[in-house]
Amino acid sequence: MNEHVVRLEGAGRSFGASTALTGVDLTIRAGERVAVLGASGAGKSTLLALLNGSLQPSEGSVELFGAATAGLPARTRRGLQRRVGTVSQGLDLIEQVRVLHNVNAGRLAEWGTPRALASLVWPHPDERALGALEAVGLGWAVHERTERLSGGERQRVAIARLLIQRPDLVLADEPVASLDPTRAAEVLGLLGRATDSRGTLVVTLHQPQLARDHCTRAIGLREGRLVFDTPIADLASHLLDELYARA
Ligand SMILES: Nc1ncnc2c1ncn2[C@@H]1O[C@H](COP(=O)(O)OP(=O)(O)OP(=O)(O)O)[C@@H](O)[C@H]1O
Repeated sequence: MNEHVVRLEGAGRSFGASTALTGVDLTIRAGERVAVLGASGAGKSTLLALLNGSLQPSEGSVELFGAATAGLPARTRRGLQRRVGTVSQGLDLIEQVRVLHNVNAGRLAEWGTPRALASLVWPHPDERALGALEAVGLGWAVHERTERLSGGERQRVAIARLLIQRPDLVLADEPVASLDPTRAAEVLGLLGRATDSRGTLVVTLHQPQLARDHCTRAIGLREGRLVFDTPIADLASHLLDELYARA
């Protein structure tokens, strides 16, 4: 349980003259479920992009599974990224294809190109794909076109894609922003299942209560800086008041 999944030292990222994140020191160990809290524009998505290696830090260092993400050969970096499953705000689903194809996209790294292409021509839902869809309550939708599903159902397709990938680290950027409270709790429960006991979850949230119900630790970002890092039991309301207070 003590393996460092993520380690940031003085990490930050600027875009031109604008600083999205700066001076972040953060270590996340296997099995932790970390809620990232902060007002809009605080740097939450930028932090997740540094964590999955899709953005490089412009200051400090970011290590994933013990290897710095900067300066790695592309192949090694892809190898690390295979261990990371991301649900982005836009979900990154291909709308025009069947649900099955979007779920199987979670296996592309495992399959390689020839098998992935074959599966596009001869879609065959095997037990793993069906199991992942049934786990999110969408067994019936395996052959539906993705664009015909509701927003909440599409969100669950993205989670089935994670379940099939079996990543060691799940990063979810506001996965429940557009959902009602019951669905939100359900989706966070599913994300918990995508990260089994050896897995690790980092999730950005706007509702602190969901963090209390589903996470083991909370970090707060304000104007690009880490302003608290606390076990979930110690997430006091004054920390939240300061986090969301207007400057
Ligand atoms: N690619 C980019 N180019 C320029 N500025 C960017 C870029 N990405 C983020 N920023 C800026 O960095 C800051 C932090 O953005 P970020 O998206 O990380 O915030 P956030 O906390 O995720 O916000 P939200 O809750 O609204 O999604 C913002 O001021 C944003 O405008």
